[in-house]
Amino acid sequence: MKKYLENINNSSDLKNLSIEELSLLAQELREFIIDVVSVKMGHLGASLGVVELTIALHYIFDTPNDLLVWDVGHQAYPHKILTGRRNSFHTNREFGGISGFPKLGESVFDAFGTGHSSTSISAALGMSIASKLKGENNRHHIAVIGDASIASGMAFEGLNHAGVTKSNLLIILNDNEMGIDPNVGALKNYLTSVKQGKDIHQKNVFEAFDISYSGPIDGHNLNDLIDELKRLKSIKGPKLLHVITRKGKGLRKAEDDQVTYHAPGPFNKFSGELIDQKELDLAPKFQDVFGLTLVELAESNEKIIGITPAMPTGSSLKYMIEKFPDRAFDVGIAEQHAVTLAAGLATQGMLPFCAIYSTFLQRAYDQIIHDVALQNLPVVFCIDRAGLVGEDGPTHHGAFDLAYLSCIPNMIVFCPMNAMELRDMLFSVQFDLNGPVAIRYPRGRGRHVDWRKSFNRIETGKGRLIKEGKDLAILSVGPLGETVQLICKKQAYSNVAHYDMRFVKPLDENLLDKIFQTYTMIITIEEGTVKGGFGAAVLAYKNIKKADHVGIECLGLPDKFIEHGSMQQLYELVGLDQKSIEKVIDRTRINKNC
Ligand SMILES: Cc1ncc(C[n+]2csc(CCOP(=O)(O)OP(=O)(O)O)c2C)c(N)n1
Ligand SMILES: CC(=O)[C@@H](O)[C@H](O)COP(=O)(O)O
Ligand SMILES: [Mg+2]
Repeated sequence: MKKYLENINNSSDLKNLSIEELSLLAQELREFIIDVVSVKMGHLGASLGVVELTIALHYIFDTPNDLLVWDVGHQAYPHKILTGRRNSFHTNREFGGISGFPKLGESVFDAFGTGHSSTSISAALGMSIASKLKGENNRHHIAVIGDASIASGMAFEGLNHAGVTKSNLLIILNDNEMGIDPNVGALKNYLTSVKQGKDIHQKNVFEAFDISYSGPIDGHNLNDLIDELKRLKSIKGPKLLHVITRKGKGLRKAEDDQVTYHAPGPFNKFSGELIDQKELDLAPKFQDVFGLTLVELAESNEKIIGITPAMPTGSSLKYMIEKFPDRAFDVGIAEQHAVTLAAGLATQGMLPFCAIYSTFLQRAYDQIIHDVALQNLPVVFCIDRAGLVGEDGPTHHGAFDLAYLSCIPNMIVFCPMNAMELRDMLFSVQFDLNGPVAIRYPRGRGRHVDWRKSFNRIETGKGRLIKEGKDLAILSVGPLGETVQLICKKQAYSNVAHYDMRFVKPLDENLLDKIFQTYTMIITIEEGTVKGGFGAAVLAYKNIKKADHVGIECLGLPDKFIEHGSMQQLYELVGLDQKSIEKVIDRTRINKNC
């Protein structure tokens, strides 16, 4: 029986509770999060770490009139539960359910949509400037940002601006010394010195930005938090409160293994023990195929360097960091720096492999163009989580990389159909690479991997015929080709030809010429936005060749943001599941009378 939690329907209900009652509420809130996340999954550790902080913020401030922005937003479960979403929390991250991140429109308490890191200071500063211009002088604007996220360039841009405004902005630095993996970098070392009370012989770094600093205080002590927030509420201008918390607080296993419990699978809610996912027979994840293959290649090629912006575990670059710590770098949440660092290395004859999730690479677009492609530098972009990612939803789907990369001069864009092709391409880029190449692969697992099979060189810009046919040709890029293979194995589709085109750029024009000569109907399939993607490139080529007799239907992600949900639900939503593809083939054949 959750006596206190059940009576909180929104943040104003907190105001009547005593500090002792708030502390009991904190206990109930933790139990509730553990109950639900142990079964439904999602981000655990960060939310457990901010239970007291969330209660204190909603207790002291007048939300939603005061505006509260959660950086990344993966720690916002207590906020969601206390602001009217307790009863829908069991639908968290499910198709049609609430989002795993704060989302404008989901609740008036979600002042800003997040998912990508380090945006909170800029967003809250923008809100505070708007309030001032509108004469709303008593409104408070609060950004809660983690120690890993504040080290990102974007957060520093926000601090740099905030310091010269008189804006009523409160930044809460939630310092748990962790990103998803242990936090890294000089700022992390600095914050550790501050917490240890070391005399660091200089002005506090935030005060140097003209932002008044207070703390560090214990972020699990409600009394301290409430006293300090009350004090800060009456202080005008930009200010930063440094709060120390423990990621995973309240669940022993989550405190002890903070990396795993950042977003664990299902677990026993009492012991915290992970529930066996029976993974023994499964093929390896694409990320592991990348990470382990890179180590294999780096053993015989000293020029190979690995780079990840804060995702050593998620990208599996951790294997190279373990094996070659001098040649593999976790640079923190710093996608822009990661790309230009790679460019710098490449100018000196190194071969950098920059492992970045598709969605986070968006942040480094200018660096890709200006620092890498324009100078035609051999940087290998290993783009993970390309395509739909499932429950994280629209902030995290890798929907756009095919479109945003293939329009850049000098860029080669390769989509392996399976893990063996991923291995072969990682191997192949070591030879004769004169410019940048992007290799994009999805979240999750492929099919079987034969680690003993020797590498094959993949020729740039060459597609391959998988199966001959008569009626029509399907041209796929990436792992959706495996779905097409399954379809083509069915008797009803034995006349359908299948080509794995492999490269979105350069297109295999010779192969396309042959296909245009042989087929009057083509279906292109890609797991990326259809606007500006592979299908669009094939259509453009058809127009150049004036192949008017050929009809082309392009399947891919539609021109809208795709919600969160399971992969199967999302494939059905966008028409990329096996049945929907079969229907398109059937319809096309009826139209063509074949
Ligand atoms: C631009 C961007 N890069 C990478 C990520 C992936 N990511 C999500 S949470 C996280 C770590 C955040 O650490 P911190 O800000 O300290 O918050 P904590 O989880 O410790 O509460 C990372 C790297 C992201 N969300 N956005
Ligand atoms: C909040 C965030 O950005 C990450 O935790 C992200 O959810 C990780 O995604 P993967 O589970 O695909 O590594
Ligand atoms: Mg942290």
